[in-house]
Amino acid sequence: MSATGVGIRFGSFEAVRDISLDIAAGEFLCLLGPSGCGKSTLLSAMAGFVPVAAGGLTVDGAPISGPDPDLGMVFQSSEALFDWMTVRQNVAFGPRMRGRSRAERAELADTYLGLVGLRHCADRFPGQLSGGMRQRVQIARVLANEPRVVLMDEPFGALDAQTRQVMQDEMGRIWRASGCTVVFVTHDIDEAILLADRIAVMTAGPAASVKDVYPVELPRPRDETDPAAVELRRALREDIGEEVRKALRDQGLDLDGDAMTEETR
Ligand SMILES: Nc1ncnc2c1ncn2[C@@H]1O[C@H](COP(=O)(O)OP(=O)(O)OP(=O)(O)O)[C@@H](O)[C@H]1O
Repeated sequence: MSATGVGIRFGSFEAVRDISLDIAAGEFLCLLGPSGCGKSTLLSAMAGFVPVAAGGLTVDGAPISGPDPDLGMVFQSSEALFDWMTVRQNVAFGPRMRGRSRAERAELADTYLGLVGLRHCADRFPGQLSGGMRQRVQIARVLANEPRVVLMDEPFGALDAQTRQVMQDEMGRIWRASGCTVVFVTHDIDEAILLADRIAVMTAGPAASVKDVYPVELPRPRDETDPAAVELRRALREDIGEEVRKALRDQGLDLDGDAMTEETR
């Protein structure tokens, strides 16, 4: 997945400007940045949901011109699931739309429900599952399309702290098993350090761009107490804190002391 000089506008509002990123096949890239900077907007453009006003986005050299099963999107809210379908039917939906046979659909659903640890819930309905389980179903449903790129917009943002931690651990395993390229939006620095190969930090909007890209050269599974992780966390906090302060100043706030939000702390 490549972004070259990408600019995105909503009418006269310039949300992002001149974003260039090369994401290698199989890479896990986290997009981190102050609230409202344009992370979701960039991700939506990568999914083909939002058109770019300048530059271009490609996957394996082919331009992204609209939604495509090769570009799977996992949303923060599991409301994206079809409540009237069983878990198995939800996961088999994409393959069904693409004309896969009944046997292939059953196998895909079985494989990906197994990967997210939910084979035993295949006949339940989404409403009968916990928030964490519903997010697993969303991930399985996207993976069942066997996409090249999985785009995740704060997928664990609505989960309680314990479930979130389990899902973060599981995500690393699922990503390695699927071999997909992942672009993962988060405002959680620790989550990014735990998961990413590289972390792209965005500037505060409007006209947000990529400020810095940090490689995460830490062995997996990651140890948050590793001195290199502690140092990276400090550097990211400082980088994002600067952007948050800038955004607040632009909004006319007079800042005395630390203006970081709870989210970026
Ligand atoms: N459909 C839209 N129409 C107009 N403006 C929009 C639209 N979608 C997003 N924006 C604006 O674009 C900017 C970036 O929003 P976006 O949701 O991408 O930020 P974000 O970094 O994902 O924020 P958060 O971390 O709070 O989710 C914001 O100023 C937002 O108000």
